Amino acid sequence: MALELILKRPLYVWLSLFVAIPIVTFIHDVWLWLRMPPGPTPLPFIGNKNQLPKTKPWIKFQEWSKTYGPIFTIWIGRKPTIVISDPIIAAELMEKRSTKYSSRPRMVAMGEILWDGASILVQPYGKEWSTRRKLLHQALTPKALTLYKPIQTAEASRLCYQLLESPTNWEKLLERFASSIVFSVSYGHRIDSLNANVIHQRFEFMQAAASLNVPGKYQVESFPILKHIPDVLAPWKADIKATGRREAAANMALVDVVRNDMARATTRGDDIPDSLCKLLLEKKEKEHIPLSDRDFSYIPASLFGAGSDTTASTLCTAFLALVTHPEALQAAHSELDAVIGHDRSPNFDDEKDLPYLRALVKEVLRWRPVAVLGGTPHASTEDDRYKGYYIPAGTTVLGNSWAINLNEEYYPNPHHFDPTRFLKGALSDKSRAPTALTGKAHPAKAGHSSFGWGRRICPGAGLAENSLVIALAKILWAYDVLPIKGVTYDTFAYTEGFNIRPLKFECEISIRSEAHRQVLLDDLRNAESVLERFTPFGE
Ligand code: HEM
Repeated sequence: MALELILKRPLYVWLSLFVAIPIVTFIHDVWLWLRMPPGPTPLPFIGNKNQLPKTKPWIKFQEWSKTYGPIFTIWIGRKPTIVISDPIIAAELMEKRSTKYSSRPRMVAMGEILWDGASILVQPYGKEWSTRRKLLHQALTPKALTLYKPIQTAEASRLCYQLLESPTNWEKLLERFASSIVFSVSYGHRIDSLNANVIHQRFEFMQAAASLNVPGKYQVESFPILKHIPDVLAPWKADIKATGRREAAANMALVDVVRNDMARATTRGDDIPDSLCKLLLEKKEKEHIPLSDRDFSYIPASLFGAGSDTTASTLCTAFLALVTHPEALQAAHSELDAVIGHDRSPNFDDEKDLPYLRALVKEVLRWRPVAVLGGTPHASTEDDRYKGYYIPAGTTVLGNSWAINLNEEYYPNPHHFDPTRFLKGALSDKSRAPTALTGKAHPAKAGHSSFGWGRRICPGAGLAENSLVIALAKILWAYDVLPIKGVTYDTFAYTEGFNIRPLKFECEISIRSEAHRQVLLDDLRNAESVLERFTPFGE
């Protein structure tokens, strides 16, 4: 009856509505544009879509920050994204006001159809997310991190030995090192070769997820209601779900590997290593964990996507920094020679006595932040006001780590790789009396923004830093990492994507002396006893 009445309206009513709805929407949008932080002028309904760069958006965003200020708005269609280029503003919003800025933008194809809400990376802020986050934290506390140090040390020793044998293959060796640590920490099994089946499987899943995250590819991102279409009428959705089921089955099979290991440890007294999955399974036996087996299996599985490529790419950046800034290599050698000598290689106990090395790790993370746009974006969940600007709930928030870490107000001469910026004296000078020479103090203790912010800050930061410290300590102690004569290196030649890595380059990695070589051989022998506890995943 009501429908009949509506349909019987004269044509002029329909025509007026047809004109009025876009006009009212447009006025509403302009009103919002004027109240939000300024940015490049958007067009009605499409926003800044046509102005967005096809490649390396972080560079364009950095340029726009010089025109529109350290917090500006871009519009993807009618959806606002604020982009932040200053560490203090990033901390004020995403840390001090973290109750409002800790969600993720809705990613329907990836987060809801593929993963069915199981993966912490894209989960909205709320109970489901905090359950997973707390579990991850418990397995990554400073105390838990000490459990993983022996395998990190052993893998670093093996990496150094492999560099002796195959120095030109350094990039693949760094990748194997990072993957093996992530798998050993997650499941107590190492990766001996990048041809291991689990590695192929993980790459397949990561590529499948990345292929869903292409703006404009799926209408469901603009019209989420489409996710309710039955699978038979939406083959695209059935395909995504099938991949999701394969990934879930693979994740659960990995948990079963650890469950079986633990059962053998109980029945046969097998000595199995501590791992994040084992710690969580032990916890699950003692107390109720409100997650299905499928959802539980995504917790250890999330480590590979989040922690392997990021760590390997950061090590590649360290090599690029060293070949282009030989004075940093020399300074690291001087410190290592003075503190460690030539009769043994450094280990975690030496870290406290190696301030330059610790500063070098921080500078690598700052200089070319791997998660160049802050990893996965944040999203706000409540309306807010900041410096007189209105920021509505549902705004996407991008911390442009590139612009923040290379902001000359905080890091004078920002593209110069200079670990001394992070030495104690330099940091206290900055905090006491900032000048154009020292730059302003960064608000976070880390001194850079490469691990993100607030409640969503990278939970694996401590683990990643330990991997970087031990790998770089041993490599720099043992090797010269040098430019190849006649080659020009471009420190801006990086890949595209969410995580960046230097484009392929060659360098010369040569052992510093026969004494160093002998120590590496001894180290490998000592590492074997640790490595053999972590049975490798097969090819
Ligand atoms: C150099 C290495 C790494 C870098 C630069 C890095 C950086 C980041 C960044 C920028 C974020 C987003 C933070 C935010 O939203 O504010 C993030 C999130 C995350 N990282 Fe890392 N990460 C690294 C290694 C790791 C490792 C080794 C692990 C595993 C233990 C890990 C696990 C995670 C997880 C699970 C999240 C999602 C957290 C959430 O959404 O609540 N990351 N990481």
